[in-house]
Amino acid sequence: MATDRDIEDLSMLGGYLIFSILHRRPLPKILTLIDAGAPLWYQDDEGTSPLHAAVYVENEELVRVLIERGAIWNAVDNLHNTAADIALSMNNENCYRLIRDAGIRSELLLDLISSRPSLPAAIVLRADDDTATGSTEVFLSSKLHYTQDEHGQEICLLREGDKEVGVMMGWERDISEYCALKLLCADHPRLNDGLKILNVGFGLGIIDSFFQELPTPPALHVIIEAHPDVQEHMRSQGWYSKPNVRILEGKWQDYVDSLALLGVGGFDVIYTDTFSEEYDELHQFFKSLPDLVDGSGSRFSFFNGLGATNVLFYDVYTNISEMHLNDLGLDVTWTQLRVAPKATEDRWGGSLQYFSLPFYQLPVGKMRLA
Ligand SMILES: C[S@@+](CC[C@H](N)C(=O)[O-])C[C@H]1O[C@@H](n2cnc3c(N)ncnc32)[C@H](O)[C@@H]1O
Repeated sequence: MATDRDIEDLSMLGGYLIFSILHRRPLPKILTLIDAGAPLWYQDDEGTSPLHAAVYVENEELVRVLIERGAIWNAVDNLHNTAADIALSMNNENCYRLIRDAGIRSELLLDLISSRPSLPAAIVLRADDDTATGSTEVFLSSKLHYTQDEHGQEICLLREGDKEVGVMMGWERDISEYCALKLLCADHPRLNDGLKILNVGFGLGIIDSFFQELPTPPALHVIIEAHPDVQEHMRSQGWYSKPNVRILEGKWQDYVDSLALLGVGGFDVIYTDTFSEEYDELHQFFKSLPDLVDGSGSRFSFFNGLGATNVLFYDVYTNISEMHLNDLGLDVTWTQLRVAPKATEDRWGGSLQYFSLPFYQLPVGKMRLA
């Protein structure tokens, strides 16, 4: 067990490493310090890590070496900036890419490890989150309420402690409209026959309403919704009696391998936007796509909101999801939409801000021709 003295020594070495990097000491000297045990995970009083320091002095070679030696790609300083954020602010694309790619590798590795039940759980460095925003079970037993934002748009909120968290907010309407009407359906080869559509997560029913407004209404419109309060809302809005709409109550995990879904044949369009699920779950959903689609021509999209409070994290998830979809036989195109609020707009109304980037990367995956 480390003694106070050990920790003092490590802190001193870590501090000296950061000092040496910021003072542009030659690489062999820096390497000697690392070999002597100077910790790459050390962060000084301002939260600066050796990786942040290497970016500050724009030493691309050192950034590469630190990453190879195990520097932490996603450590944030006291202002919540990762080393990659610093690189972006300095317009240093090479340093940014080195760190972003380290993030992608590390997340892919974690994903691989967590998919191998034979490996000890302790290896998986994911914290358990037992709040309603991090655990589906807690979310599903939490009370939701539907209300209106300052523009009179319907929103769905969840109370968590003394905070309000938006489950679905009105600002996503434009994204949903563009995604559903323009990218997923407008030029779909089977549009005039009536599409077979699967949507996971009803929320406010924004995207489902756009699907219902197609010039030829869907031949089949399946909605999987897990939360009882949302199901109640859907009932009060008449969704259970709409023609060709089939509502599956429960989690998508309960249905992906079931006859209720696989028995209706392949879908032309699939969309998913859930809540309180991490990338692991989204990846699991991706894996079920080949069984759910109607072969080539089918289209898939998802609400791309993971990591959306930080450019680096958003970039990492966007890249990983593209790689995983490619592996499953889908080609992905990305449409960048500007989503920054107007200066006078209060988009969140005091609720927790879960998307703070000015751009949204909208994915559309198309099954590759066999
Ligand atoms: C962000 S909202 C979806 C908003 C929707 N796209 C719209 O246009 O209004 C997320 C929805 O997914 C539901 N949900 C969360 N986890 C789920 C799961 N595992 N299976 C099915 N639905 C889930 C939530 O209850 C919520 O209604």
